Amino acid sequence: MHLPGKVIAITGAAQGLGKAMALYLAQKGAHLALIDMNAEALEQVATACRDFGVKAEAFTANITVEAEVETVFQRIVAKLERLDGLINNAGIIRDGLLVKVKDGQIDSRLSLADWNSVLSVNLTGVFLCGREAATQMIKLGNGGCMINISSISRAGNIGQSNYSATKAGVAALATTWAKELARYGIRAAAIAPGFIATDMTASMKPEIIAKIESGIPAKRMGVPNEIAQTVAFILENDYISGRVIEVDGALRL
Ligand SMILES: NC(=O)C1=CN([C@@H]2O[C@H](COP(=O)(O)OP(=O)(O)OC[C@H]3O[C@@H](n4cnc5c(N)ncnc54)[C@H](O)[C@@H]3O)[C@@H](O)[C@H]2O)C=CC1
Ligand SMILES: CC(C)c1ccc(C(=O)O)c(O)c1O
Repeated sequence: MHLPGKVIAITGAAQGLGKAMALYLAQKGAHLALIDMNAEALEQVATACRDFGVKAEAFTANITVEAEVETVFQRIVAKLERLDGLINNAGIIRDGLLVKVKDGQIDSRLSLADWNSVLSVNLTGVFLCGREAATQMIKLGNGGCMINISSISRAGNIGQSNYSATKAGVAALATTWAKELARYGIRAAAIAPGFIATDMTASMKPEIIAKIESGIPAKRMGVPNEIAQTVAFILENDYISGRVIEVDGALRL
């Protein structure tokens, strides 16, 4: 895919990795449809993208709500007249052990609420956005590319029953969509990042950061632009489909 002039939708674009992807793709000349629940921060990202001379529109929506997702993708095509890519990036974490034992007694259990909220955003939200994006791409007839942001936690990680299940799920969705949608010229892939330094990690205690980094073979966290670069690489390379690219400084769980 030649990015200048193409329209790429990004969920969770108001901050963190989604914001970095938006700015990186704007520099490459792509027009952007930015989706998030945080309207104020999202508009600031859209403004920053426009500074690169591209079109960038903010669409406030909760990706777990079917009607909102349907409407947003209709509005994207109405406003920007194309849809060439979707980055399914929005995700949340609600970590906890399945069953926590303290002093030989059951202390706590992963709540159904925490299970459901993570599944709702990280898996159902990805399904809904993927389905609506594919629908619009097929109607427009120009093909396209969908990228799901997974995590190295997809292999299974202590304290992340809910999160790991969703990140394995979105990797499987990318493979499934690649097979189902190839006939329409639509590719699908996933990225599994390791620890990436964001505003959230910047507020962590230095000793916690040092402990995490000492366990990474590369001896540092990744930076958001390294994930954005991988997004652009997948979008631009028309023979990548159905695969998960790990970007983790060699930290495979
Ligand atoms: N930061 C990291 O080290 C890693 C992040 N990831 C994945 O990368 C993605 C982005 O992560 P970060 O940028 O760190 O997260 P973040 O928490 O900084 O940003 C997530 C964005 O998604 C939005 N969002 C959350 N729920 C939403 C919903 N229901 N509807 C619409 N928007 C919603 C939030 O408002 C926020 O702007 C996530 O899927 C995460 O699981 C994967 C591996 C490592
Ligand atoms: C355990 C993995 C690498 C991880 C770490 C941190 C975050 C985050 O802060 O959002 C993730 O989403 C992860 O997948």
